[in-house]
Amino acid sequence: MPTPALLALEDGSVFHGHAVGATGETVGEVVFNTAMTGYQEILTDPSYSRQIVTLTYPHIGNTGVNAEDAESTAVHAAGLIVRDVPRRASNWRSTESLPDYLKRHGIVAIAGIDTRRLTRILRDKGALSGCILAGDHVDAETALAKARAFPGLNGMDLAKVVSVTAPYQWQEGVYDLDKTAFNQPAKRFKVVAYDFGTKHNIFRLLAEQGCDITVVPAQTPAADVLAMKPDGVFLSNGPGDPAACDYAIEATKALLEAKIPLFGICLGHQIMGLALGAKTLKMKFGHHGANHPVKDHDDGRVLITSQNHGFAVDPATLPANVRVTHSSLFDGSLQGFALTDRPAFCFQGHPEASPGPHDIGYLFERFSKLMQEAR
Ligand SMILES: NC(=O)CC[C@H](N)C(=O)O
Repeated sequence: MPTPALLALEDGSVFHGHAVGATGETVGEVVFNTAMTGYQEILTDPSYSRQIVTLTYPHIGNTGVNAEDAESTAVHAAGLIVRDVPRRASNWRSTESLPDYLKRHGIVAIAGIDTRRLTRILRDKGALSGCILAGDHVDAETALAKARAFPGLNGMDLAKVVSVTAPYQWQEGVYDLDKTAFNQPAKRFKVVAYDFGTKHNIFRLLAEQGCDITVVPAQTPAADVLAMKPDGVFLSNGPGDPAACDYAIEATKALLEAKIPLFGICLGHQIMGLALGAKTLKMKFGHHGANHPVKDHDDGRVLITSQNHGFAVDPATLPANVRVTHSSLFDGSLQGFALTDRPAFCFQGHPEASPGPHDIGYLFERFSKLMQEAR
């Protein structure tokens, strides 16, 4: 007999299913991700901290899990909701099944529910607070009360919570496409990377561009970073509300002032916007998937991109020295901008993919060109 589990949303919806991870309880903001692959990268993306993820693709776990696909050293998603986990995982790289992995990391997860109905609720009402209870004696009233007690992500500063506590040097090179060998490209640039909850593939792709990367904690003052005399500074992705990260906004203001080459991804893009005096807003249900079309305004190309954000920079609030470089073709929202008087640019989606397509990987090259030109 499978262990019972239930999911309750703050709007009163209750779904009954069975446990496929740890037993116990979890609360968070429930979001849907439409990627068909990459469940392990999603679970280990620190940007999902305090979020319970439901995957719209119905069969999750088919290829098991392996050590190389983790995007950080922990599982950060607060919980997982899926339609169905196949009884057997099969892939030459698999070392463990998804349920065993979830149990080992203490992640509460539910399967056997109608994830299409759940996604329609989230699409109509927007992201909702939710609670999963998994165990032999779960009840809907308790789950509802716990879901309603979760305050939502507005105002929540999580970047400093998931960040490293001390600086370190990134050692890994970059995998070849088949993930059979590591390449260690020659180091051409000294880069300091702010860890707001970064994904490892970002550092691998920076390393591919010849970056020697020193990773620093989220609250590192800009003066300490500039004292390291880097060729460029990277602002990472990360969880929570960007407007709550006052330390990062202050540091980015100083880095912009210093005219050092700057590249921001996702939360890093939002922080750059805030440092320039723009405003961020909470989106209805955000962008979470691996097939989002984005337009590059420089050449008109449409790029298929990986996305994971629930906040966005309001383009109407950007100052005059900003040029919009990318927009979402789903809803017209801002996807990227560059400064006209500083060597700084950023992107809202995930050019490092993992999971997702590589269309917009050229941004890593753009950063190395910027550092080259600034010399
Ligand atoms: N992936 C990210 O960096 C997410 C940024 C921010 N936490 C958001 O939800 O919009």
